[in-house]
Amino acid sequence: MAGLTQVSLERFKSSVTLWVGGRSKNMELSYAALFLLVSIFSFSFLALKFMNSKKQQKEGGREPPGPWNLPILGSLHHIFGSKLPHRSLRDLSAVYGPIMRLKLGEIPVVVISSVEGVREVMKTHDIVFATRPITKSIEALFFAGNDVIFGPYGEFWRQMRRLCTLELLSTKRVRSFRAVREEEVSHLLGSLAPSSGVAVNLSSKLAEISNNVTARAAIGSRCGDQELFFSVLGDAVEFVSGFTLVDLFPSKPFLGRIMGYQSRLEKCGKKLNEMLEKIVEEHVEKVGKNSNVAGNNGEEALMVEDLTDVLLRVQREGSFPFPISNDNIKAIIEDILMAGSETSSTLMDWAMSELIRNPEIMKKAQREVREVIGSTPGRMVEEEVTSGRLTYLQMVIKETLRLHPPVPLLLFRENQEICKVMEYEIPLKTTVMINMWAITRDAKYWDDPNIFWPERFEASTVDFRGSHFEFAPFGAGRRMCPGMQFGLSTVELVLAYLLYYFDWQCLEKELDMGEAFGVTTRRKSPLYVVPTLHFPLPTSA
Ligand code: HEM
Repeated sequence: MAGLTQVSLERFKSSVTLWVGGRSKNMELSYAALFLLVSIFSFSFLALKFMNSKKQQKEGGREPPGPWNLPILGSLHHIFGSKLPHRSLRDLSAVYGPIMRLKLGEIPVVVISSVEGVREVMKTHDIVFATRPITKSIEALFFAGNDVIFGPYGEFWRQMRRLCTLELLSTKRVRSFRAVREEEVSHLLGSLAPSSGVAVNLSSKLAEISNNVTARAAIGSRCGDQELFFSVLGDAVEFVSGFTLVDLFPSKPFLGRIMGYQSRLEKCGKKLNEMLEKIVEEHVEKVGKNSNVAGNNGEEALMVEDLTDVLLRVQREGSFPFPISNDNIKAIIEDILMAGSETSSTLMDWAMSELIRNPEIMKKAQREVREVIGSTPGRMVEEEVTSGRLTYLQMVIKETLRLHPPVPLLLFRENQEICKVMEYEIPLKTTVMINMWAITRDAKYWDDPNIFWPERFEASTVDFRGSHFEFAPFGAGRRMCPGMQFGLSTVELVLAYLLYYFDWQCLEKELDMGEAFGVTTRRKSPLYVVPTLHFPLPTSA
């Protein structure tokens, strides 16, 4: 073997000499050249393969960059400081980039803060990210994810979502609650009129009207225990923020027990269940007494049916491809009550705050509303507002959604497969947060991003309906908010009539614009303002 190698080497040397010298006439040369070529080819092939596999290994397993982690806490210390999570995450992404990996307690998280990233998550790989992480709190409070908001992506969820979009939150259904909205706005104005010239807590009034409209649409009446119900629901919203001890350390349930979270969680779940159970029972009784509602699909039924009636009817008819359990009905009603109330009131609260801080914009919006409605409105009429003539008010609402997206980190998603986003690998079942608040305030996408300036939308086609990823306060793709129209119809009507009937003044020199922690970013301190009647209220208000 050694001799053979020696011979080959000698041949190789001479062949190289010959070949280099340009004389390639003998057989020796052919073998040597062949040997050389094969060697070079093989070596290059192996080297390329090695480099490729290294590259693939590096790229395939390359996770997004992120800050350093502490044992046990992971990156929690980076986001819980003096700032709220969406603000700390924006600051961190300025250092680590628009796609960033964190570990919150035991939970692997990826945070996206750019249009490219949102597009990949909500469009290119929408189906991969069409599910949400189910935490212990969601299990305890949302019927183990048997609902639309948190339900895992799959056939059952798809059907429930269809039920939501076609039956519960369709344009026709939203329109059917017009009288409810008009009545509630009348009631709100009537409650403000006696305070003309006196400071009122407008935040609480806006929360009340939002709760009333949502409750009347979902369960048919301002239920007796409404205040208690919404307060329990408020606790539930805090639990499902994803930032509680039980959810950050799922493998250490004793932590939740020691800190008292577990028992609070269980109590909250039990209370919610009892209240929802009562609502369903009352509706079943009502149907028994009033067969008019049952099985009547006409316009008349549409007018009298609330969303619980609709769900019970679909359950009775058996028209849904899967059996609908009472737990499903309770879970969907809970979804609507939760998602429908706080989001809309938060949006109205910020819109009024910005208008009060910007008197010129307030004047312009009031001028438009007063011109369109005229000087003798008679009664609240939704058409005046929804006819599309209040274009400036709509820009004010858009600008409020941009500067104060009510759900700043949207609702978390989770990937059902390993997937690449912006060339980084996202490990299976990573919690994905979209920092929409950071995107809608990013100077890369918006001029003067921190200024409240509704006119920016005057000559712009950018809107929030899910195809402009720099402005997606309702999310986008399969899990986009199905209640957008429901929410906005209340918001537009309320704002239009508040601006129409009243002039507004603030007692504070500099209005506090601080935000509170939560899934929705409400005002930290209530908005105290002084309304002054501009026109007398109609007699019905
Ligand atoms: C200003 C008002 C509102 C805002 C800003 C808002 C925002 C959002 C956001 C960001 C999501 C998550 C979207 C995603 O993951 O891509 C969502 C989901 C949802 N919203 Fe809204 N929402 C509002 C009003 C409403 C109303 C009034 C209702 C019902 C009456 C509602 C029902 C829902 C439901 C059921 C989901 C879950 C959808 C799913 O997972 O498939 N929302 N909303």
